[in-house]
Amino acid sequence: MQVRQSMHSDYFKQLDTQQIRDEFLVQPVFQKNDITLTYSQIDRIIVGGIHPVDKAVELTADLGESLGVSYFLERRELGAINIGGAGVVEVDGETFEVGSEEAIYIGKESAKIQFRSADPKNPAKFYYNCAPAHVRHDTRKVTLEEASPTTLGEAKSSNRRTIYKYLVPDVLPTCQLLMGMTKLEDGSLWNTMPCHTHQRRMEVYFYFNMADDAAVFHFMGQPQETRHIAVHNEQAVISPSWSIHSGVGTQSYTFIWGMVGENQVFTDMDHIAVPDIR
Ligand SMILES: O=C[C@H](O)[C@@H](O)CC(=O)C(=O)O
Ligand SMILES: [Zn+2]
Repeated sequence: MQVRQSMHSDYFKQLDTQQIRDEFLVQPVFQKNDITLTYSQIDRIIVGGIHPVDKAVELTADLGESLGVSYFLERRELGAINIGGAGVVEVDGETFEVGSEEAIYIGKESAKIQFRSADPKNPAKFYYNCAPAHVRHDTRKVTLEEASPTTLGEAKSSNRRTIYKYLVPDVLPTCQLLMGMTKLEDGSLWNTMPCHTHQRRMEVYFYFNMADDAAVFHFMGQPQETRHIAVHNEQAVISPSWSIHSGVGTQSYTFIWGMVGENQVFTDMDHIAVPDIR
């Protein structure tokens, strides 16, 4: 498990490209028949990928030393969205079929959790976010059709896109985790512009469905002090509360966002007018 410390925005201004990447870029997310884990001390989110190909992958970590518990979700909740082929998730003996673009929420106190692929030739890829939790909510699957959609933006500003909200209070209760996926229309390359910050939540963006020779220039930093980080396929970026999070692709892409913090009202954002960005 990799551990990332929290950071003050004044310190962030001094970082060079490599330092920004070391602190905020999460990669690789997927490794064959394995789980990857990055633990951010910002709201204690854990971010990673679970990629079972020809054997089952268990949700596990160095529990005693890294998490201080006897099983992973003893004091946590987890959300995962499958961006690969058909997958199967087993939670304490109950089986959930989680297909492409479907999500699963796994409640606190779920003890034995295994992920499998239905077909090793088209393996599942579960991108997950995991957060501290204090109440157990029911484990359930959420389909793309059930995810509450919002379409925003316009073709002329190259930001026409639909935000599918899988794990939000309108769909199901969670302790703090919010998760969804944003799909851009053909020719639209900007996400989250005009941009925002949210004092009451941190966020992680995970970019995928990208060509090998494509990049997303992801902008971060305080609105008046921005930097960029070049992100390639299946990589994630951590965004502290003081940071904007917005990107533009050299080619098409899709992304998953996940938020952790104290307020679950999706629209609780501090919007920044484009002329105010520096
Ligand atoms: O706080 C909310 C998140 O940044 C995303 O939902 C924004 C997003 O998907 C978009 O504008 O495309
Ligand atoms: Zn946001």
